Amino acid sequence: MTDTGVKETFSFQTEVGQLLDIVAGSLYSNREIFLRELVSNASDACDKLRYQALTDPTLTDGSDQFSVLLEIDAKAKTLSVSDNGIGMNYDDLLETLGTIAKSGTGAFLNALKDGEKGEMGLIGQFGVGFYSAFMVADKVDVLTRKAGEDTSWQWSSDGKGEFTIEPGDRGVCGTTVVLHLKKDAKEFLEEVRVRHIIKTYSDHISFPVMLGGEALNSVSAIWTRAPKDVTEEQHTEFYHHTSHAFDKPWLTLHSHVEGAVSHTSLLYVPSTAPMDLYDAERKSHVKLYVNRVFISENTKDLVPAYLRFLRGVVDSQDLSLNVSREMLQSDPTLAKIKTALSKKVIGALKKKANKAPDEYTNFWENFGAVVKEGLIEDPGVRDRLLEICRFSSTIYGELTSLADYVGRCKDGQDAIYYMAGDNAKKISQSPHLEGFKAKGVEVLLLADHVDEFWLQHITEFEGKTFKSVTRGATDLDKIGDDADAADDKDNAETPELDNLIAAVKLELGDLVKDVRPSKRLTDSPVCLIADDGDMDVNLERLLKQHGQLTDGMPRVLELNPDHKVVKKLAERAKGDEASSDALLQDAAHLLLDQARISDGEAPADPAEFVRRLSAVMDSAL
Ligand SMILES: Nc1ncnc2c1ncn2[C@@H]1O[C@H](COP(=O)(O)OP(=O)(O)OP(=O)(O)O)[C@@H](O)[C@H]1O
Repeated sequence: MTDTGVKETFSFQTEVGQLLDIVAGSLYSNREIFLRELVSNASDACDKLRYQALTDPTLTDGSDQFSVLLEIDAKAKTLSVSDNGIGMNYDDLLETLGTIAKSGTGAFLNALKDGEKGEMGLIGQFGVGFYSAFMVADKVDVLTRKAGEDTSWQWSSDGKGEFTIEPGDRGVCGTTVVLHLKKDAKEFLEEVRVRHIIKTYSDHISFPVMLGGEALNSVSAIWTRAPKDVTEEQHTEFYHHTSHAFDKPWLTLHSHVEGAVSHTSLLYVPSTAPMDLYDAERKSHVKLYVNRVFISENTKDLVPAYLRFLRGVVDSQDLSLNVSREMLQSDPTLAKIKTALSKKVIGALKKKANKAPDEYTNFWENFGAVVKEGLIEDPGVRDRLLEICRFSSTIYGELTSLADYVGRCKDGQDAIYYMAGDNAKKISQSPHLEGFKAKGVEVLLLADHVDEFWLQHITEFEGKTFKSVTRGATDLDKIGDDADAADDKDNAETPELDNLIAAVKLELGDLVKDVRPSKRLTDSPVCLIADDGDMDVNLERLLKQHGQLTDGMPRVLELNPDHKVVKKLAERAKGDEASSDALLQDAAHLLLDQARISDGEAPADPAEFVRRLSAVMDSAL
């Protein structure tokens, strides 16, 4: 983009226009949060410049005295927020103050779409960044100069659809936001009021926030304070500032570690899932500081990807300040911090899981699928992670741990049974579970995609192997008190069924791998299973969905010998003409299609399915 050197007028992006209409046209109680947003931006700008000055000290003329300056001009009725941070150039202004690129604002608009338009409390909850200035100002000027550049700029807008950019005359780098206060916002010209707002929302800012020659905040980075000296409110405000989120932290972990690698960490587990949780980049959002100097927001290898929901900061003086962000990432000291942090977080989660299971359930619903990625990625913490994993199950009403599942295992049960699929409710209604339910054998219902993948790496827990109920023989007869009786039943001859099985096999040919009597069905006539050693049904489905597999392998069709339809078909299959019995032939295909449908699949050939169904109905009616 180029600049012309004269005043230019631009229109706001449509979404910004909508947002400004809402922001400017409404009255609500907590509009004071505009100051939190502007001070937060000013502090971020100082952090950014301090980092860049590490490699180019000329940017700040060697000074590291950063501050945020508030000025009240009662006569002009303006309140201004200045910083000597990174500043913005022409392109930055155009890109950032005219569009919506920021998480807070996007979340706010989404929430408005879903909920009540009149719910103005939402603004306080989400924060809308810079644009919140228009809650109190009918005109906003931004005077800014980017560090290392010669030109300065003035951005101005009355928040009514357009903004202008023209060359400015700011001598030093940084930004001043001047708010021309609305008639009904004169309270923000009062020092006492402003002082109170800063104390309430911005005390954690690590640069001095000055008004009338005096710092209004504590000016010590919150994480450097003793954990007992930080209140819950201060944590919440800092969490909002550092994570750009507006929920409350569910768990706060604040500690100073001295030793081989000294570091301080202040980590938060959010109470709601951040929107980028499942983004392909799986970015970490814990900020890295070296000796209180901000280094990077998304340092790879500071926290593992399976803990990417964490927010907060890590500060260590044992890392070198003089290396680039990229080099830091392969620093062995960083790797040690990462290991220590992972163990600390997992330990804290375990404690919570034991002490506050209800809260933990909520955590698990938000982040469990992410935590389970660690089972695949970090063999070093696998056992610890398995302890904090929770699962839905067919018997236990709430989420269960593996240890508790094992504690409830029946006599003779040497496997942890599970069924994987798209969602727990759908899985819980699957025919594959009938025999297990009838015998009271608990089955874990695994509904996250990641489940199929960690199960490739972990085969047992406390000596019991993980076994899918949709794969191989069930072993159900060996479990429970009636194990011996079941053995007898098992050995009983079923000659009629043998004929039917032979007829169905002949008719279905390559469409199935085998046809067998089932021990896992009680109510349904049929189901499809993966043979021992074959890929599990759900894994195959997932791979197909992701284009990594085109053709599935043929499955084993199981028939329920006790089902009315199967019995009648068996009766019919006794005769010599079974192989040329059109109804039996149609029925064989219909049984296969039924099994597919109950797995959530389409019939193999929908047109043939309809024809066969009509033929069978016709002969029945
Ligand atoms: N004082 C400032 N100095 C330098 N850049 C600024 C300043 N204020 C705003 N900006 C730029 O404008 C962008 C938009 O700011 P805005 O407050 O709307 O969103 P944000 O702070 O990035 O995110 P969020 O609103 O989610 O907290 C910032 O990301 C930053 O690039």
